[in-house]
Amino acid sequence: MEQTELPKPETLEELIKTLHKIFESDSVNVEEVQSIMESYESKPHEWMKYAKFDQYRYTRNLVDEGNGKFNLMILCWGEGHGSSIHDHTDSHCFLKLLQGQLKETLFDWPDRKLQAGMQQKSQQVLLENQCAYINDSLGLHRVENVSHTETAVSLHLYSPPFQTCQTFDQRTGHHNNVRMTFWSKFGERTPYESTVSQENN
Ligand SMILES: N[C@@H](CS(=O)O)C(=O)O
Ligand SMILES: [Fe+2]
Repeated sequence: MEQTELPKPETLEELIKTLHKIFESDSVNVEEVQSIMESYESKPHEWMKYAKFDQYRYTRNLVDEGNGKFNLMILCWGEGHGSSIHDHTDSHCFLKLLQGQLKETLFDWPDRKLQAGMQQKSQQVLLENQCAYINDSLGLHRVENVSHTETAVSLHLYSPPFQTCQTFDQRTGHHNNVRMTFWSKFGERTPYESTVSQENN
């Protein structure tokens, strides 16, 4: 079916409204979501209230629950922070840079029989405003802020939303199931009890 062109979102709020519209439909057009997310030009004052950093690891900050269809969140990466190799629990994952740069390394799923280490498949550096996409059929990834002097902030959309993922040991290919939690929700710091086991980093 022919798709009508969506206007470029001028603000984060407009982007969120457009995403709600797109996800009303049952079938997601990956290129459309990627291009709409890329077309939003990051303005720090619009997302500042969600950008909460931790000294030791990257934080996940919930921005919008997408009417149950998707989760939109802002991830804050301190200098040298990175995720472990992980999957995305059969969801779509869109990752847009709001500030700084992130290095994304792709891996194939490990072969259960081989019990061998995991070789990296490709690498790319994501620049401000770029939007990358991954799902489990494309493979696994690790994301890192390799800068020693700059922080990074990224906007992630996951559809459908998920709360657990698998992380992988690069040397053995062994995996663990981990629960993913939010450092803050809608700009408010999450109470301590629900943040104790954020282990994907
Ligand atoms: N998928 C990771 C972030 S990233 O490394 O893509 C998460 O949601 O925590
Ligand atoms: Fe990821």
